[in-house]
Amino acid sequence: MDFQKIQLPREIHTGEGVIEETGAICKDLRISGKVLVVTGHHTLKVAGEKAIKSLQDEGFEVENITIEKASKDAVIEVQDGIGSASIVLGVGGGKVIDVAKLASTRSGIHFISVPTAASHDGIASPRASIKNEGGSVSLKAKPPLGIIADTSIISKAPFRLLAAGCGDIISNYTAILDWQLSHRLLNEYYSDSASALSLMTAKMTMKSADAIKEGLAESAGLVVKALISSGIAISIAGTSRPASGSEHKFSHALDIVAPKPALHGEQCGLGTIMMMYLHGGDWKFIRDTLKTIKAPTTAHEMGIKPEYIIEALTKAHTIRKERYTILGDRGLTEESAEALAVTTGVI
Ligand SMILES: NC(=O)C1=CN([C@@H]2O[C@H](COP(=O)(O)OP(=O)(O)OC[C@H]3O[C@@H](n4cnc5c(N)ncnc54)[C@H](OP(=O)(O)O)[C@@H]3O)[C@@H](O)[C@H]2O)C=CC1
Ligand SMILES: O=C(CO)COP(=O)(O)O
Ligand SMILES: [Zn+2]
Repeated sequence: MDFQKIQLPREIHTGEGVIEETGAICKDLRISGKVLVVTGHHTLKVAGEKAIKSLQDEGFEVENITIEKASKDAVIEVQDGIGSASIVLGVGGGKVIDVAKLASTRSGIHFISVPTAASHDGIASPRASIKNEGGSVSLKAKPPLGIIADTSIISKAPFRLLAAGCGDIISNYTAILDWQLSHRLLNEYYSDSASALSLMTAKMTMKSADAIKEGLAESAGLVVKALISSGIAISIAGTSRPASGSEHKFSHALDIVAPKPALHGEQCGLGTIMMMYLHGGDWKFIRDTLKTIKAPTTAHEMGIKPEYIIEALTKAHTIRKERYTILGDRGLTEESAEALAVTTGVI
């Protein structure tokens, strides 16, 4: 018998000031005892302290660990810090959420995702990207029990993070094309429902591109809900396929070759322009939509030298080889990589 299990978040709370309800939400979820709050250095100040106070006001004992990187060591540090805690809260960007998610999964306890930026679709996903010497690995984890997304906090985060989140969402277009290609060529498992949710999320968000503005809680709400929806598509698929294809391989390769990579979502957005060109699709629509959102569409705007873009393009097919995409098994030659980046205006 071929059983399939889909695990999804139980409660999703969004809105301005909802972080003040953290303690009450945890009580409602029947959580008791000690809570471990994982934050980054910035996110402790902008959100972590508010979440901690709300938990303490409701009588929870709270401990805090601040991490710097989404590394194996950080995961071990959080696992060691869990002790008798009954739940882990990850209050921060993608790296904090990934570390808190994986450490809680490995310790067999629940996790609540408290995003401080709408910059990535790991907010609700059952995956954790952990960096090591050779790049990053995407590991299976439990999806969060709950999500508390305070749109007031998210709207005050640097706008670059929100624009990056839109890049992670627009990636769904090429990710789905890659998945369909692999399904047709290699009979890879494919989920119509996960694919439909992922595409609908990308289409609805891009239709609202004009409304995505700096400092607005409504814009933050729109993007964070789309990112949650993308994460749910990943849960339904049981793989990151609906939200990660050749454009993500390019971003992962750039993380390895560029001395100072840009944000995950920014790199994925740029990758989507180029991979859509390779798919023969409307790459100009992708570029123009990213421009409307004020997300970077060139290497220069991302602060990355052209040679790293070309190198990442030639290496992208070597990342997660089992995931077949438009890059094929042989990838791009240096000449075709350069031509691709020049034609699409990326370099
Ligand atoms: N698991 C999954 O399915 C997915 C995982 N990812 C992963 O997520 C990561 C990318 O996430 P991203 O959020 O872009 O990067 P980071 O988590 O590295 O955050 C970027 C920076 O933004 C800061 N920050 C976050 N929120 C605020 C705020 N409200 N105000 C001020 N500063 C803030 C962080 O501060 P601080 O220093 O405090 O942390 C950090 O310095 C990558 O590691 C990527 O691989 C991406 C997509 C999916
Ligand atoms: O970033 C992701 C989806 O947006 C996760 O993708 P990976 O599985 O490639 O790490
Ligand atoms: Zn991504």
